[in-house]
Amino acid sequence: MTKKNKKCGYAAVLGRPNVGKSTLINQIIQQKLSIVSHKPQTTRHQILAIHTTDRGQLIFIDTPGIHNQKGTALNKHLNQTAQSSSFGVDVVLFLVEAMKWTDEDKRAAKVACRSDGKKILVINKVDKVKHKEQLLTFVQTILNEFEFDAIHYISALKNKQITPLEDSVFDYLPEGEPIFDEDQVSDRSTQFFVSELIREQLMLRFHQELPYSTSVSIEQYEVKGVIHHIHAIIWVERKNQKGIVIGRQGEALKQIGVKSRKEIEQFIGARVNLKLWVKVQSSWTDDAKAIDALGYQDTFKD
Ligand SMILES: Nc1nc2c(ncn2[C@@H]2O[C@H](COP(=O)(O)OP(=O)(O)OP(=O)(O)O)[C@@H](O)[C@H]2O)c(=O)[nH]1
Repeated sequence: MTKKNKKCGYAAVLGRPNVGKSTLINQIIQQKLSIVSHKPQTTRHQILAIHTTDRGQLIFIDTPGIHNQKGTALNKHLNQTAQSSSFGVDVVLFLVEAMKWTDEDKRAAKVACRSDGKKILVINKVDKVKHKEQLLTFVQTILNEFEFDAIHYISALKNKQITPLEDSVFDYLPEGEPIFDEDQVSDRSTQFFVSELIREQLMLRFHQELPYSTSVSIEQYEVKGVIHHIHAIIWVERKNQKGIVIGRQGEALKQIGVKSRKEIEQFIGARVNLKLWVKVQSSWTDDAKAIDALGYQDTFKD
């Protein structure tokens, strides 16, 4: 009996905002690496999520959703990041939401289909569809315009049909030795995830009031004994947003702090002492330099 050679390669996950890209990646790698909230465009960074199994290593590139809105430097940067990640990968997973095919989806599909990798059409949120036979006409509409190598119907949230999708991705990967250590799950630092976990709590609580431009930076990260001491700044654009985040007598910020601390403790598996500040940096989303300064310059496979 011959032993099967290991596989190793890159898969980009593309689709318009809110189709479930982060949920899918988190489900496959069984860890909360990419933040998920019901506000579109919660994902701002490319994250290499690394999934190592007996079959080999699958390296995911999560992308900010491709969208149509024009405008700020941050928006442009988000779109560029998403577009560049479809090149040089072995597989593209193009996600759509079942029964929703919008102009934004079309635009994202164009980017996905320009890739030279294998293309998988992933119909997500199938759990929301009552009459499953309607999916066939829905998919046909997409296939009239775009070509894919495979189609999968899944529910990322309910963990349905994820294994067959994963098998399909592995089939398309080239043979090769792992690039990252077996126990490495991301190329991002703990500090990065800490700031994302805080940002997730902000988005969950203030999704009506705060723009997705709200960002979090870690000012201090110190491990003393068994406790991780973390100081973080929440950057907002306007004074009134600062007031919202702090809340009456600091109540809102306190709750954000408690919830974030619990999430961070779960993520790093240690006790955390978290201190939060809120600062105003006016309209940095329109300032390309400020975007660089806050670390939104991602490079892919340099
Ligand atoms: N019902 C249902 N909801 C889902 C499913 N997958 C994701 N969602 C929800 O859809 C919303 C968006 O999911 P995300 O994973 O953040 O979507 P995304 O594509 O990464 O979004 P961006 O970061 O904005 O690009 C969340 O509220 C998820 O819980 C699914 O299979 N079924």
